[in-house]
Amino acid sequence: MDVLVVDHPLARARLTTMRDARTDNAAFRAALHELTVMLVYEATRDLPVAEERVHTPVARTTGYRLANPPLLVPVLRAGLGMADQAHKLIPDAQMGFVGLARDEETLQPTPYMESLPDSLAGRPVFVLDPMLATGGSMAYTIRLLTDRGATDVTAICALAAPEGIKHLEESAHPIRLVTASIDERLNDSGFIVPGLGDAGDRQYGAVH
Ligand SMILES: O=P(O)(O)OC[C@H]1O[C@H](OP(=O)(O)OP(=O)(O)O)[C@H](O)[C@@H]1O
Ligand SMILES: O=c1cc[nH]c(=O)[nH]1
Ligand SMILES: [Mg+2]
Repeated sequence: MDVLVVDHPLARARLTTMRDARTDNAAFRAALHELTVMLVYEATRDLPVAEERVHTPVARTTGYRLANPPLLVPVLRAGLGMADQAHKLIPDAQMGFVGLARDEETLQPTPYMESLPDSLAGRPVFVLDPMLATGGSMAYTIRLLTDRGATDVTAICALAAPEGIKHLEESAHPIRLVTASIDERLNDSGFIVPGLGDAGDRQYGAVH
């Protein structure tokens, strides 16, 4: 699997704010927004462009736009905190939604929402979720996408655990990962160490 770690100093600084247990919900959301811009910027670096003529106030020249904008798919809840920023960078992208909650005992994803185009053949997809822990939620989401014909999927995650990367590699789906950090490991509760805690709770407050 192709893994890109965006370890730019500004990305590291935003991630540090997110990791800090003293960071409140509003500051956490702000740091995730800014980190998302950096991750999406790098994730789009090699996308094909189409040329178009543009008239500047001075002359005609060649302009560029994304030839085939990706479908953006935030995984609720935590991925919602990446959706608007990704959309601002790629305004002509369509957006789909997947809602998953990880069972705290089994660590398996429990689906509660799915809103995706019927066919994804020939369409690149960017899945937005800050956390890749066991990889169960991402693997579930990728299966929904490949079942619809997607063959070009990029997972964009603030943090990834080695266990989650291994899970995705073993699933043999066509996928690329863009992340700001590969952390050490998972703890016995399935949380990323050192991590940042529960990315949904840190943005929106605890539900349990
Ligand atoms: O790799 P995994 O072990 O599957 O864990 C990762 C998932 O856990 C978090 O969501 P959570 O289930 O906590 O839901 P939330 O976004 O509503 O908090 C996170 O946003 C991922 O979707
Ligand atoms: O550390 C973790 C693991 C899964 N989900 C989170 O939000 N945080
Ligand atoms: Mg959560």
